[in-house]
Amino acid sequence: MSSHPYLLGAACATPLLYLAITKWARPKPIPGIAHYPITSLLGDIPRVTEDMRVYGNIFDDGGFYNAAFKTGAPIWQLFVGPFDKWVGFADAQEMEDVLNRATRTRAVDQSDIMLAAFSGTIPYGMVSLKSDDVWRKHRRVMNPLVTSKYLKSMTPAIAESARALVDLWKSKMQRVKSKGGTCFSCEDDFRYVSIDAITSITLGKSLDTIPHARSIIETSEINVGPYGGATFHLPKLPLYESLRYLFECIGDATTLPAFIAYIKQQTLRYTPTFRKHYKYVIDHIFSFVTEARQAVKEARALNEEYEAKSLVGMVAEKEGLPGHESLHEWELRDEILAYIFAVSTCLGHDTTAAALTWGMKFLTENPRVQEVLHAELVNALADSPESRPVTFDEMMSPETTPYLEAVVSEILRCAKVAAASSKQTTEPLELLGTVIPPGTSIAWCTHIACDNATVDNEAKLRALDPVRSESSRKNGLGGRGLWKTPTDRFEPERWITVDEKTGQSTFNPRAGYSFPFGIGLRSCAGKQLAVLELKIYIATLNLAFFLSEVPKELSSHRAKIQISRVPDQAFVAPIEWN
Ligand code: HEM
Repeated sequence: MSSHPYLLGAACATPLLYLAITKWARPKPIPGIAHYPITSLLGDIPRVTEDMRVYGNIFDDGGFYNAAFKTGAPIWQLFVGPFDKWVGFADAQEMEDVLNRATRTRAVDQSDIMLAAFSGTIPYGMVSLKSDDVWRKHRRVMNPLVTSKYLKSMTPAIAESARALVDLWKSKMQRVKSKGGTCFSCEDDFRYVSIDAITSITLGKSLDTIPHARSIIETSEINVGPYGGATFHLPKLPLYESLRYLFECIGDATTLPAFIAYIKQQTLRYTPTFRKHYKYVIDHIFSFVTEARQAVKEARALNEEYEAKSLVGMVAEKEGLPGHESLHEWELRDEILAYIFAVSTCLGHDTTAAALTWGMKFLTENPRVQEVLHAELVNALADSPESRPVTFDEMMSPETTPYLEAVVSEILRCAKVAAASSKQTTEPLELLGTVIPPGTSIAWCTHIACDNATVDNEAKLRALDPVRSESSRKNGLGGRGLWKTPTDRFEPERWITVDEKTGQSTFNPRAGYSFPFGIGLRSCAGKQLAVLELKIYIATLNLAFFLSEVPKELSSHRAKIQISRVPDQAFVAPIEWN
């Protein structure tokens, strides 16, 4: 009898306590920033999950993030469970202005999410560092890699790997036809070709995955699907397998809350499989570092000049010289590894491979673009360019090959390989009149912002002028235009200006907004190399092949995020030009 009042009290208190806890634990919005109604502790997790299921990622047209920007403001907030929130930002003019300033003053720095995501594989690579003195040293030591001198010395290796890909595709197409197929999946091929190029560039010796693939293509397993699409199953080289394993360990880490990503990465790091693959890769890298150091030592002993032709050669050449900085052994290891397997929503081979894979889709769907490009290349490059590797000087002449520049810029714009760049505020940051508190993660949605920077949207963009920062108002579009034709169209002509009097075409890199390499101090450290690689591969493939139509069942534009944004389906049907 005497326990009834307690039971009654407990019965009344439980729902109240439940309500209090759920209210306390519900995501807390930042005042003044739009968001979807918060209906549960999960915040936007169900929307994210649904978009991942339907679109394969959260940034694509039709997805809720994109819809949020289209219907609402350029600032949006997203809740990942009760405690983790993101601010998404998508106004190109303001983004360029704020990121250029704020990354330099460190008001905006690399996010904890990025640090956590790479903490297992490359904890000392520049992508895993805040913008401090150590990061600056890394950038200084690695920067010469993208100077004209080194890019020029790397070009023959990249051009050779592109020619090897042409040979591989000829062999593949023969086998496909012999099995009654019409096209084949090229997704792995671009991974192979870009890993061959990046290992040449960093270590001075290609991994030769393309020649390996070619040597076994005749006997390899091939499946031809119902629409004539063939898939080859090629046994992979052990080093490639190990690199891929490490790369995939990063996996979805950039989309997880920082503490979960950190725990996941640290757990993985100590598993026997990770350690086995990691050791194999690092031993391989250091065998080249040791070799390069030895070669520098011998050249110095003979008073000869050492000519570096790779990243490790370049680093070894400078080591120990007065006035030159060196990286610690573990920093060097992580930088090389980062360059090889291409990280962040960014770096090196996977981003380049993803951009190329999208590029094949866009070209296949636009036969006219292929024809215009082919005519330009055949006219501009002398000495039968289709039967020899292209050269550095040919690839660095926008005045003679403006259409190639335009095609590559358009591929980068439409591929959206790095759909957003994640950064974190370190102090209160004003964005279009809204103050974002310190410690907030911001997804700078570069592609959504650039896609919306159109003449059609001009009135909406100008309506934001009163809340833009002073320098943004002063600089305006910074000499750029707004896109005149719909941004969901693949249209290299948008980058070309034609002189009305002479009819001369010129490539205009500031025709409109496109930020595939990010903005500001932490933008891509390999941009020049990436663009050079893309030009070499696109030019070499276009000189060799016309990409003919692929059945629509094999041509979906659905994307999946594997650190980079890659197409779900990537079939090509290359035929040699008549
Ligand atoms: C199509 C190819 C590529 C694309 C689209 C791309 C894009 C990006 C993006 C968006 C970022 C982050 C920028 C930011 O957070 O603001 C980045 C960072 C970076 N990228 Fe690339 N990238 C490509 C190729 C490369 C290549 C070939 C290399 C080097 C070999 C490279 C090295 C790096 C490095 C080291 C960083 C980190 C910079 C830092 O944290 O300071 N990238 N890249």
